[in-house]
Amino acid sequence: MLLTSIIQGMQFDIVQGDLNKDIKAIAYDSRNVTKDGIFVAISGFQFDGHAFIHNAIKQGASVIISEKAITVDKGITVLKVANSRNALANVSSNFYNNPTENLNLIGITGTNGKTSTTYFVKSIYEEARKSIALIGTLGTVMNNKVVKNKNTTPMSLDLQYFFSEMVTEKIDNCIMEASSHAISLQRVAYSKFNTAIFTNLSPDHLELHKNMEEYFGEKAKLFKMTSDYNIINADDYYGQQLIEMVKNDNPKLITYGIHSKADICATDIHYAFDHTLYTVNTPTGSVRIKVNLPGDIYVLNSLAAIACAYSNGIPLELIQSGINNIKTIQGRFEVIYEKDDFKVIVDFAHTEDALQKTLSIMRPFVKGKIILVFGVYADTSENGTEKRQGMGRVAAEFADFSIVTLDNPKQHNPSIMINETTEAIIRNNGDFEAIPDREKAIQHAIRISKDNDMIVIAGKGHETTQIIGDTEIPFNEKEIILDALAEKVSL
Ligand SMILES: CC(=O)N[C@H]1[C@@H](OP(=O)(O)OP(=O)(O)OC[C@H]2O[C@@H](n3ccc(=O)[nH]c3=O)[C@H](O)[C@@H]2O)O[C@H](CO)[C@@H](O)[C@@H]1O[C@H](C)C(=O)N[C@@H](C)C(=O)N[C@H](CCC(=O)O)C(=O)O
Ligand SMILES: Nc1ncnc2c1ncn2[C@@H]1O[C@H](COP(=O)(O)OP(=O)(O)OP(=O)(O)O)[C@@H](O)[C@H]1O
Repeated sequence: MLLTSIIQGMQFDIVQGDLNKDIKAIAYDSRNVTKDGIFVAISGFQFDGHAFIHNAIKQGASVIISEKAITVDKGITVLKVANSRNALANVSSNFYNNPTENLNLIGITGTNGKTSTTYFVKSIYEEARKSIALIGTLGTVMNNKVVKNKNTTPMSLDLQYFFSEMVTEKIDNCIMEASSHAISLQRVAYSKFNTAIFTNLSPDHLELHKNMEEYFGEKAKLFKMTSDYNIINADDYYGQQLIEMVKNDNPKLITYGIHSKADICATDIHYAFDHTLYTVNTPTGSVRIKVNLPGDIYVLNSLAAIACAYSNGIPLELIQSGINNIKTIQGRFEVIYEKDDFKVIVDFAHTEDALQKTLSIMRPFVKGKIILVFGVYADTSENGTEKRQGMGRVAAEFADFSIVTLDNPKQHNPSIMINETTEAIIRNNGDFEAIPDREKAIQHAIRISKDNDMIVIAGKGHETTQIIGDTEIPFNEKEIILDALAEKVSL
């Protein structure tokens, strides 16, 4: 494709070189540059992409898009831009022929509940025989093939590639998680969203966003990128703020909720350990829904999916069976073992709000004790300390006994991570033990458990690795649990 076509819409200064070049590929990582490619240099959190420009040229780059002044051979075209991440999204969309113009693109954002909602949406669309792809934490799913993603929301270049594959494969719809990082770091820029869904907002990722207002501001941007529908949780405090912000915009506002007045709402809710029954009420009718996951959080997540399918014209009886078809979601309230009242559950709760809600949902179904195994994944900044204190408080108040361990400690000091959490448990009169080695922590929980107890292993959910320092080591909680249970039985 000609460079002039690829840079359509981009604001830039020509530093040097020719714009009439044929371009074969784009890369934002020097190691992936190929002959006649564009290299977009990004100033990152860990590295400065500008430091790799000479490597990129050696690999075959004929065009450099840069935020900084650089000196390179005269034959190389250099375009200077204000924001390389935005420029990358712009050229990637053009390079792949603006694929989102040919997709019904649904974006979902919020602190918790995105992954399960995407799976509900996908299942309803499949029930309605509509082709749909999914992009999110569990990977990119297209025609039942799953590709693992490095991030919940991939980089713009990779994202636009996936979209173009969907168009090639004649997939009409795509449901994707749009994380606040992705919105903030321009990964979803130049994607045309038909619908956006907001689940909820509670403290998380404050290492990037600094405070809740900034975090909310990033999420809110998605709702200014839509053409058709903005679907918002009316029960959420920030959801209400978002409703005020977009209620007079062109895209139709659809609200959902349990407790607040909403377009799509749930009534007559009956709770069980392994499912919830409720009536969903829409402007044109009601139907009974069975969601095979427990508690209000999955009522809300399924309502979000229903609101999306309903506004896109899918009949209620297909919505009903679509939701019921989801039996489990990897790492989301996943029952790994149960025998009568004894249960071992793995859940991805990794925020204060998610942990509190998950433990509260379980309480009515526990005859013995709730034994919680958890760590807190957050850096050692002030915001990280707050997260550890918050999750420590929740553990003290909502579990009977906690085993505090590590959750992807990366390069952070394990003692600080453990101590700040246990201090909060002590302050809130909780009962605990600290075992930094996560495998030993899980084994210990199983060893000390009694017949009526529920063991909850929170934080890693579907993940199968643990990141310690710079090393990612295999870590399969399911296997560890089953081995520990087998050992306990044989003792
Ligand atoms: C903080 C953050 O978001 N970092 C993301 C970001 O990294 P970065 O831009 O800082 O990149 P960097 O590693 O400093 O490198 C800078 C540039 O130099 C380039 N480079 C580097 C080395 C080299 O030899 N040559 C070269 O060209 C890199 O490709 C890059 O373009 O861009 C990378 C893609 O290139 C992401 O993979 C990386 O995500 C890291 C792994 C991460 O942990 N991100 C998390 C915080 C995140 O994004 N999470 C959200 C939310 C999840 C949720 O829902 O809770 C997500 O969407 O996943
Ligand atoms: N609506 C909700 N409100 C609060 N907590 C929730 C909600 N839905 C799910 N959770 C909790 O959050 C955890 C993560 O859920 P889910 O994976 O759906 O969220 P997510 O938004 O995709 O998170 P991430 O982007 O980090 O993967 C669940 O395991 C559960 O403990």
